[in-house]
Amino acid sequence: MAAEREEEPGPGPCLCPGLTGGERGTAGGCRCSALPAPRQGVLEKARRRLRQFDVGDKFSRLPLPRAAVLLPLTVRAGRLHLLLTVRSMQLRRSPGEVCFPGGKREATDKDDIDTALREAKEEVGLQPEKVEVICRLMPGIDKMNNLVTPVVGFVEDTFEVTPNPDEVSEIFVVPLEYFVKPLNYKTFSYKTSSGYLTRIHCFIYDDQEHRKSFKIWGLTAHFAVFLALVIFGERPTFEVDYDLDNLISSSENYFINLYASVHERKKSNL
Ligand SMILES: CCCC(=O)SCCNC(=O)CCNC(=O)[C@H](O)C(C)(C)COP(=O)(O)OP(=O)(O)OC[C@H]1O[C@@H](n2cnc3c(N)ncnc32)[C@H](O)[C@@H]1OP(=O)(O)O
Ligand SMILES: [Mg+2]
Repeated sequence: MAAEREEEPGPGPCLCPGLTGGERGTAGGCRCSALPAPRQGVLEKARRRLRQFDVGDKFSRLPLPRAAVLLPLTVRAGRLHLLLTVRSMQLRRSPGEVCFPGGKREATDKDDIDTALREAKEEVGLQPEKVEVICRLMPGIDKMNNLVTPVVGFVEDTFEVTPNPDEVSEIFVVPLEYFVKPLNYKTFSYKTSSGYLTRIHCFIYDDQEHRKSFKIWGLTAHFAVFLALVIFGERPTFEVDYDLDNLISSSENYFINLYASVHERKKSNL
């Protein structure tokens, strides 16, 4: 997919504080000084918000199998967009479902960031050095009881994606605002395998570029909604399971309750 670039005024100064060092602020060097000023402003605002929600490796010792996904954000026409994939129909698990590039941890991965970047390279051909890693957000737990960590990264909108057909059948982008102000949205209650009752978000997105609709739901929608809440700090047009005035603590409580249900179920099965 060759992304189109919008017309914008000339380059502004680099506002990016994370690109010159820090623990794991970036996977690549600073190329963003070449980006136009409005784009920088959007990214800088998002970067500041996201860093307040960085969980780092706080949950890295939980005794669950691990997976990680990359939430790739890019700016198009001055607005943040999120890149998503459709899983290949050949996959054993969740064929045809929309998800982020990502997968299970391998022994060679140092941490969840490594997993997310490795998987993004394997699945959509995104080179790690083209990703500015910003933070890790509150994890989720999937159907197989993998602890899934969302890693947020900025990518330039000029990057070419090359889906690996073994794992990915399509790649598309959605404006991030869609996950707080959707045009076509449904919700339903869902009991996880551990018996935890949760709210599932389901978005239908009509993509003009592909002239088709994509259904984004479950864990993928959960991560996309949380990302949009963090970045925009606004009330969505639908109900969420968080106290929006205390998003950090309420998202942590949500995860702890979910984790506790998985843990209890594991103990009772022993
Ligand atoms: C209501 C709660 C539950 C839901 O949310 S379902 C609703 C909507 N669905 C979602 O939101 C999707 C959520 N799931 C996910 O994001 C992912 O499954 C998750 C948790 C990140 C795990 O990542 P996966 O993509 O399943 O794992 P993975 O990438 O490591 O491996 C996928 C399968 O591909 C295989 N694979 C890897 N490299 C390959 C290659 N080069 N050629 C062919 N196959 C290959 C790999 O063996 C794996 O197969 P298998 O799953 O073990 O059978
Ligand atoms: Mg995968």
